[in-house]
Amino acid sequence: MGYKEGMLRDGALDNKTVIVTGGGTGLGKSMATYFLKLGANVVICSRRLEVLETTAKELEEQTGGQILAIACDVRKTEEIENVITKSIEKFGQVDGLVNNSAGNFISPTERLSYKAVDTVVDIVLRGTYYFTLALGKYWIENKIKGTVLNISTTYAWTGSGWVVPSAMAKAGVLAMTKSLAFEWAEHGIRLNAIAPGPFPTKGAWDRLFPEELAKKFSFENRIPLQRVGDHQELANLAAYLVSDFSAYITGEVITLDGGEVLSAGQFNFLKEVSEDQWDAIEDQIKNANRNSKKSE
Ligand SMILES: CCCCCCC/C=C/C(=O)SCCNC(=O)CCNC(=O)[C@H](O)C(C)(C)COP(=O)(O)OP(=O)(O)OC[C@H]1O[C@@H](n2cnc3c(N)ncnc32)[C@H](O)[C@@H]1OP(=O)(O)O
Ligand SMILES: NC(=O)C1=CN([C@@H]2O[C@H](COP(=O)(O)OP(=O)(O)OC[C@H]3O[C@@H](n4cnc5c(N)ncnc54)[C@H](OP(=O)(O)O)[C@@H]3O)[C@@H](O)[C@H]2O)C=CC1
Repeated sequence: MGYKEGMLRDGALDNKTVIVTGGGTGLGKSMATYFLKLGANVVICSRRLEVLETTAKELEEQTGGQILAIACDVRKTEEIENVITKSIEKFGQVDGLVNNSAGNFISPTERLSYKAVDTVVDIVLRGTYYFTLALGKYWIENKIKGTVLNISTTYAWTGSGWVVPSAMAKAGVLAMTKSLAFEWAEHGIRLNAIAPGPFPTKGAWDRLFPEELAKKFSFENRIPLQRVGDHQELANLAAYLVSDFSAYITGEVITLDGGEVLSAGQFNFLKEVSEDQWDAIEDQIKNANRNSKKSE
């Protein structure tokens, strides 16, 4: 048993229908695959219908599960409502939503046009609150105890230069997660989030880690656990959070990043100190302790 394997028992998502935005590619596709393996019906939606349909066919063959692909730009409320209507028509009801769609790219902020900032913020923040609001209304009206999982980032907490629109939007998503988790708890609706560290995907690597950077930089050296994430690790946590096994967890944000975000620790530079240097440092500190006792 290892981190590349599925964690939940067979049938853990039986009788659930989960919408995964951006489910045609990358991490969304990996989560959709695992949800199908666990018995869920899955709806994937994003802008490119051909990509979604290719993924749907592949996953149907691979898992034997039921999957529906629908074109939807998450910035457009009528397209979101169409996804919800079609999902209910096919599967009877919707139980879960994974807000996974995103737009992002690295750039010095002063190089961005207003439209560039709007584009990222609208996909990430507006798309997430539009979809959540539409499903929340449906769940409350129909007394369904739905669950939302938002895919955030670690820099939603810390902030980060060169991805400022994404950081602003993902921070807003976290504020929504916690605020609505409290407000909608009385309806049995749960909202949680995952803050992933680096998980290789074409979408992220093309826009955030292009070859020019990759030549000069290694994640293995930067991450305390010395590797990038495996998609199954994220899919395991996501499946748990949308399943009833996590029924008592709401408003939580779980970081899954091999310790990358901890690099801000003030004394972490001591990683560079050798054993000989530690011997000398220990002597110096103990000397200082003795001296301070003498002068008391
Ligand atoms: C490697 C480490 C990983 C750590 C992970 C960190 C956290 C990861 C978070 C993620 O979100 S990864 C997901 C990445 N995936 C995607 O972004 C997929 C979808 N993205 C896109 O489709 C595009 O990248 C997009 C730009 C976000 C949207 O594309 P769209 O076709 O809708 O817009 P455009 O018309 O092309 O552009 C809009 C606007 O933005 C300007 N722009 C685009 N790219 C750049 C750039 N590189 N630099 C500066 N400006 C850019 C573009 O010029 C347009 O503005 P105007 O010129 O019209 O004013
Ligand atoms: N990979 C990583 O290391 C990390 C990823 N994340 C997060 O994980 C999630 C998935 O990213 P990842 O799999 O890496 O990247 P991808 O680029 O593969 O996924 C992004 C998805 O968003 C969809 N999308 C973009 N714009 C829209 C829109 N307007 N409406 C609907 N869907 C849209 C895209 O599909 P289409 O183009 O068809 O619309 C695509 O499927 C994102 O939320 C990202 O922020 C967070 C931290 C780290």
